[in-house]
Amino acid sequence: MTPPPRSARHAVRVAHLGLGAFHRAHQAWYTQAANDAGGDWGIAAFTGRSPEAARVLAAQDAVYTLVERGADGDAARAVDALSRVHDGADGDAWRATIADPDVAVLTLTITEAGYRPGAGAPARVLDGLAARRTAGAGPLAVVSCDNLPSNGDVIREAVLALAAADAGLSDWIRTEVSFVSSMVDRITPATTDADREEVRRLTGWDDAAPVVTEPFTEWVLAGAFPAGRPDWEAGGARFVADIEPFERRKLWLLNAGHSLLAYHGLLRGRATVAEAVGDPALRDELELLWSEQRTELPFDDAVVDEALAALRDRFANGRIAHRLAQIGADGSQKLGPRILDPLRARLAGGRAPGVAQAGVLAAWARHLAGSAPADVNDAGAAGLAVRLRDARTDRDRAALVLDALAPDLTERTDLAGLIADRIASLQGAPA
Ligand SMILES: NC(=O)c1ccc[n+]([C@@H]2O[C@H](COP(=O)([O-])OP(=O)(O)OC[C@H]3O[C@@H](n4cnc5c(N)ncnc54)[C@H](O)[C@@H]3O)[C@@H](O)[C@H]2O)c1
Ligand SMILES: O=P(O)(O)OC[C@@H](O)[C@@H](O)[C@H](O)[C@H](O)CO
Repeated sequence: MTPPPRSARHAVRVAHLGLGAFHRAHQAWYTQAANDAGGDWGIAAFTGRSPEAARVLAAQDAVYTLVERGADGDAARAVDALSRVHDGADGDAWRATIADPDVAVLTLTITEAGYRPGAGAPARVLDGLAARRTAGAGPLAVVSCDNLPSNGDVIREAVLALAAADAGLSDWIRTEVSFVSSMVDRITPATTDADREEVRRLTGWDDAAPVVTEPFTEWVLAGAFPAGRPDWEAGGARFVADIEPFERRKLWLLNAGHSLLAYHGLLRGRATVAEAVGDPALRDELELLWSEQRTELPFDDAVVDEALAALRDRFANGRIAHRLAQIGADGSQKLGPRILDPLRARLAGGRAPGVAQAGVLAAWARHLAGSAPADVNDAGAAGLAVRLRDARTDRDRAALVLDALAPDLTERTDLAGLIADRIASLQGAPA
């Protein structure tokens, strides 16, 4: 039996691009909470690259099982907030959806790499917005839900850059489209066959597209919704004037910690976050990084202490198999916001570069240079990996890393020296 028949098919008023696991565990879950509280907001979700998720979900009427996996057990429920799913390559359906005057919000999970110059997603957003303008369908809110600081501004700039040749369209976007930034948090690994089997055991449902996530969830948003929005507060979302402190707290503690565990952990033969934090050497390295990055956060100690206490538990949840290889993908796009930004803040405050901060950069360099090309998933670092392999000294490797991630810091000889030392010390790390 597939998941149970939907309880309702809400009118489509939200569009989404990037139908991955995280959208289903996060934004769709908040929309479900809004609908459970009396709302009427259906989502039309489009895949970003492969059509597979749309194909599989369409076969079960877009209803799927969400499993909240705590340290002590699982809780499963059916989610029917997705009213329609589409292959993202279906440009007609995309334009028709964004041009629908009932659609008030477009959410995005297109990965950090999806915002790089030349990535297709901003052009698709622009294509949809142009159709909406032509249809006279009125204003829209575009909400970025990827792990990037000021993510709403990033997508806005990318879309406006592409629209620059069309003054009328650019003006319309500036006046009618609100780009909302959001901090999103819910650890959601890619779904595995074992997850599908567990859902069958728990519920009796033969669900080809369940999603397994942690109980913890957070969504903080800043920006206007000129055409309305779901009551996402029903799921605990918060709307704030200034998103930056919340983004920093999350990127500099959780995501930075994940990147540290990914690169150091892979070098030490660990496969998941929980395995990595079970390794005392990695736990010490993680605590050192947190001590280096927390000093730059605009929160009271008590707030940071509470966030870190929660993170220690969340990372140690061995029932969530969050693969380090997944987290380690696209380091060239992720390490800037996670490590370089807080490192710059330290230096601006007159402090020395952090030893663990340098260690993450060193472990990334070793990961790029020492892994088989097939084990490195980072299109933005392909050339760097070759140069790192060819480099003669660790000092040269440190310079290459800084040149790639932080050209503004290449003159910091103390930082380059620290990274080189850490690269050298990692060469002897046990596997
Ligand atoms: N999984 C998590 O724990 C988590 C938590 C917070 C934030 N996020 C954010 O959500 C993103 C997606 O995570 P996920 O777990 O759903 O991954 P996923 O691999 O399940 O899905 C990624 C989605 O992004 C799409 N995509 C990738 N590159 C794209 C591009 N260039 N243009 C358009 N779409 C593109 C894919 O087609 C897919 O639909 C992350 O990269 C991150 O920024 C994830
Ligand atoms: O999803 P990514 O690829 O941006 O980064 C991997 C993890 O650090 C990330 O997914 C976290 O699990 C997530 O940000 C938790 O909310």
